[in-house]
Amino acid sequence: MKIYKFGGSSLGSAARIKKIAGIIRSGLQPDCPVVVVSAFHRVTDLLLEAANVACAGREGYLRILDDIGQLHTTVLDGLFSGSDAYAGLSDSIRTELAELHDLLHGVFLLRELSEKSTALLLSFGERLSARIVAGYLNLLKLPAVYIDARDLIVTDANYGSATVDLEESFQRIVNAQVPDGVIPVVTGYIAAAEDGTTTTLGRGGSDYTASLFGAALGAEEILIWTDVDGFFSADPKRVRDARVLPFISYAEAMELSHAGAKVLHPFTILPAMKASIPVLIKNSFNPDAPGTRIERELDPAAVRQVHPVTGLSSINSVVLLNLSGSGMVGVPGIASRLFSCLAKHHINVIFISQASSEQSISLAINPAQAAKANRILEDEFTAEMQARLIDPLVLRRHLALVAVVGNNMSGHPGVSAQLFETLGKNGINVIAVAQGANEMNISVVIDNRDEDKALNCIHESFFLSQRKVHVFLAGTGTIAKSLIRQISRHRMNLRREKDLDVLVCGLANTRRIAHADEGIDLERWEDALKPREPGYAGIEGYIRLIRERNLHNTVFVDCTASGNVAEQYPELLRANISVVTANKLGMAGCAELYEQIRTAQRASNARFLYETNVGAGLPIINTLNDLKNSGDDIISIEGVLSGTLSFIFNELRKGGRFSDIVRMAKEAGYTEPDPRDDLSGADFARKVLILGRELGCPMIYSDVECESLVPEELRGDMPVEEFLGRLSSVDQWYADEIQTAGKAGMTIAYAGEIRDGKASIGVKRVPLSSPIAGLNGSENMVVFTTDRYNITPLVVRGPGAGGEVTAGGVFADILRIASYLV
Ligand SMILES: NC(=O)C1=CN([C@@H]2O[C@H](COP(=O)(O)OP(=O)(O)OC[C@H]3O[C@@H](n4cnc5c(N)ncnc54)[C@H](O)[C@@H]3O)[C@@H](O)[C@H]2O)C=CC1
Ligand SMILES: N[C@@H](CC=O)C(=O)O
Repeated sequence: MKIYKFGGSSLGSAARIKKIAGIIRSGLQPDCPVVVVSAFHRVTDLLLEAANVACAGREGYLRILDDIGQLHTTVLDGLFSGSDAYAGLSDSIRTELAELHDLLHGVFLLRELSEKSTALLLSFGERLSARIVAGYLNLLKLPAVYIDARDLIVTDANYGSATVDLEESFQRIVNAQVPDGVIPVVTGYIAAAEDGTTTTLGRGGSDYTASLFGAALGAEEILIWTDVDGFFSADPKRVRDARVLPFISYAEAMELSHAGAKVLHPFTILPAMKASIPVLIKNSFNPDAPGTRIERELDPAAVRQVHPVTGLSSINSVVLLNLSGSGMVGVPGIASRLFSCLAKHHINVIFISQASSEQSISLAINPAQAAKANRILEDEFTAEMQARLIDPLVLRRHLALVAVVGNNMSGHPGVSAQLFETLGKNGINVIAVAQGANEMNISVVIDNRDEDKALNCIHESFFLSQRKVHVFLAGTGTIAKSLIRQISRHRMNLRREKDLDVLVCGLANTRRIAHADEGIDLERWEDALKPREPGYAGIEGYIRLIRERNLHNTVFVDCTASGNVAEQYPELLRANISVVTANKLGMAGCAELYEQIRTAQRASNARFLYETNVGAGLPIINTLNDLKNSGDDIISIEGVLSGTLSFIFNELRKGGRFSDIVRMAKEAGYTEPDPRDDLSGADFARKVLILGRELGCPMIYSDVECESLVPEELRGDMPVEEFLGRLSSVDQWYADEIQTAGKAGMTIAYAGEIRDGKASIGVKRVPLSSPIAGLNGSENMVVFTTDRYNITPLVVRGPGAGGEVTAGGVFADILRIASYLV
């Protein structure tokens, strides 16, 4: 015989009840199942609301009562209209509703609502649903009988979440007289105390009812029919990639359901486990799905359990209560008094943590019981508090508890290390920790604003789902466009080959903004950009949005040329948000900003990468750091570090006109947004400054001796177009210079050097045979002369500007951060 339990989600409309009747019909052989039902969808909440409204002396409870009546009448009409059974059933429903009305009226008059009367009021949900389901099965000629569980399940008088007298209840269940071939339809959730008054088994307690009936009757299986395909590796409403677990052990199910997995009432497993009855979680909307099987011993081959963690669950709201004081150290009995006092007042302790210093004990409890707990514990420890042996209690609210659960965690080193590393890298502060000696549950208490973030990063970290990085991009210009194209093209490969999903979740330019937690459609990203909403103006507004989204593995990518954006790096890093930047105004910013970035970087768990600041996609900063970190001495750095200027001089040598070539460089995406930043030498100087700072020289921008190519007469304020138009005035000068130098076997180039802590850049005459004279297009060249690379210096050469190569460098930095984060 099997037990079928149907939750409220599987009931609540005529169509749904017809569907479950089909499931019951197909389960009739070899024996009739015992059917346990919850109240219809939403009804328990409505009953509770009606009770509270009545207790507050508001007549609104009558409207809620009408809604409850209407909901059941609609179902009744949908199932029975036109049938002989209609009148009888409708009478019994009316009688129940009339009793409910009287009780609520009593609460309204008395303005008093005890746990005892609440339990009685809530019992109507199951009483109504079980009558309707039993009646409908009879209508289908599937003989069924309504069973009020209050006659069979005996509990103590803790009305809101009663403790079951197992022995007495089992005996009554076994002795209940139900003729063969008749389906008992049992009210879930409700029971009765010894004196016959109504109690409840706690929210979701119908699962427990099913398990009690299963254990008492020695059922073959207990099937919990719900609206999801099974037990998920995490709450699918919080973790998009959570997946159904085909098998889990009783112990895992208990750990997960106690820590908040709402698919199963926490007490359900124990009776089933003691009687070795498998529990199946099935979807009544998708009965063919295999669901989750919960059993004692799992076949390792079937489970394919290669990862230590099976699943995660969380409790969204807990209060952490901290009892501490020097007078607790080495004093036996403090813990005993603490827990006895809470138990005496029916306060359930969800989580306990005490360090070996014995100075403090932390407990997590339900927020609804926090005030009471505070009061009774202050009474209990008054003497010690007055003697200052114990400090005043500290209550921390707005916290969540996250539990990481798995049979295979036991004896598997590194699980907790991985857990804490993952949380740390995502900037999630762990407030308290507990792990039992069975090693199959590590619970952490964190700020509840971080709950979703924690669940998602832990889920990915333990390979329960594909790893993700969430990119928020600032700037939608040349580099950003190439980057978006590259991510869009390469995303599938990364998912397939690296098990990594790069999601662009935010885009912003000076005027518009777009965001989507699940990733913006990169084929149509321009359509997604919308004017900024109030409160999200400027880069500050964009960062507020990023912080509000609070996604795990977030990377901020700066593809602007804005100093204002660069000024945000310290704040981003302090918020543990990693930064990738092509914008040089941070690392080449004023000494104060540079220091702030470095300080924030040192204190942060997030990463800060800026390889494209020098030489675009060329590995210049990484190479320099590798040399330095491995103990080489850098004697000098020389070369051409402006793609634009390199292009201009390479084209001049071929005979082009200076002003035309500058335009070509701009059109090719080599120049800065304003080409005067290149021609003035400013962009080159910033790169030299960045390299100087990497070498450890405390340089500022004005320390770089810099020769400008912007003609004197064009140095005033003017639009870019006007500037480019007037640039032809110097064309002849450059043509003459090239020619004169050429006569001496030389040419001109714009190059720079750092040596002995001094940096300079400018136009230089170089032999035609020199490597600099042999550069092509926008090529950069950096020559590192070091202790190790002395006779033959180390040369990095290649295109040093342009959308594609720069975006490629930015993309590579994002992937470097991804491999650190996930
Ligand atoms: N072009 C190249 O070859 C290389 C460029 N870079 C750097 O990449 C950065 C971007 O260059 P491009 O794409 O060529 O510039 P761009 O002018 O094409 O794009 C800049 C974008 O930034 C946006 N923006 C400016 N201020 C902003 C703010 N406060 N908030 C949000 N968005 C803002 C603009 O609306 C625009 O969409 C620059 O810092 C540049 O120095 C670095 C290496 C090579
Ligand atoms: N405008 C820059 C682009 C790279 O930083 C250059 O020309 O090198």
